[in-house]
Amino acid sequence: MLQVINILFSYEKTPVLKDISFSVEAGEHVSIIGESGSGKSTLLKLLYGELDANEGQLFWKNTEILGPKHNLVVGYDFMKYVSQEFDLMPFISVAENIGKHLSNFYPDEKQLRIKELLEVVELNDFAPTKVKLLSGGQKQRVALARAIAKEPEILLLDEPFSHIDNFKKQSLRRNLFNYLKERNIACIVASHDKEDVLSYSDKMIVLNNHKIEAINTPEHLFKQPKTPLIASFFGEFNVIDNTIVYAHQVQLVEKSNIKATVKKCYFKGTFFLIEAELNGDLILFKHHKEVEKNKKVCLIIEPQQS
Ligand SMILES: Nc1ncnc2c1ncn2[C@@H]1O[C@H](COP(=O)(O)OP(=O)(O)OP(=O)(O)O)[C@@H](O)[C@H]1O
Repeated sequence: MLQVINILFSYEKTPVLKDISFSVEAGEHVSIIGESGSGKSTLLKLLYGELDANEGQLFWKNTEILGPKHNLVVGYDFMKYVSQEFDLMPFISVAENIGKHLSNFYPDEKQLRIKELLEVVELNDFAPTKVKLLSGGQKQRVALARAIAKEPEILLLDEPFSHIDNFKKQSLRRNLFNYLKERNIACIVASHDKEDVLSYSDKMIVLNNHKIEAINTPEHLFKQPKTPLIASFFGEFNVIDNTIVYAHQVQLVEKSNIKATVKKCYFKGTFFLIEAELNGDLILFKHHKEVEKNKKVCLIIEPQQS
């Protein structure tokens, strides 16, 4: 189990992280979300022992995680970290990079393991390709495979799919997170993308204003977003009478007392996002077809499903 106890950290004078406490069970998947600059990467670096906390302690089981002030070599065998930089060896092949830390003692087993990992990140066809010839997204997949090669007990991922195109992203997420769950590997993911979180995280940590604003399941935070920041992570929303109302809760109907005037329509694939004026404010709602500009419409607000 990972225990994060009252961490305080600053690069310079102003703290980047304050009063950070949470725990992660073996095999549990946790995501860290927050605006750009809220300290997600910094928190991962502290968890990895790449930075020294000013105050507080970190433990994985009974081992205290210590930063560079106390450790000559950063990192621990039970933990792997994939940063936004990847840190690969450009002049050797994809397969060699993935197998870099695997023992050469059983070469057949090593080759089988590399093949299995290539399948997880869907890079089988690139096994002999030199890493310097790969795209950013392909490099990111090599870094992910290399991080899980020796099956860490806990994996730290910083925006793990940020360079990967939408075609690949969906299947890669399923492959990777299912692989980690099957092997009971705990995982902490810093992400801006709700798709990384909703289906795969057991728990979500929201960072705001240097602190933890909320910790709960993605389902709970989605259904009961306490702040606009939390709601904005999940989608378009309105604040009506001090209540957060997602765009999907507002419905266009034949008759109602809520009357608005349509201002803009945005095509979103399976629906249109419509911006309308309601009592001098703008309101967003979803509708299955386009609605012409300046049309007067009637709306109802559905309660959020519990
Ligand atoms: N090496 C550094 N020295 C000084 N300040 C830093 C350093 N690295 C990050 N910071 C500052 O610390 C704060 C948190 O940065 P961090 O990279 O952890 O945020 P983040 O939430 O991961 O952002 P993003 O989502 O954009 O990756 C920011 O204000 C950033 O400018």
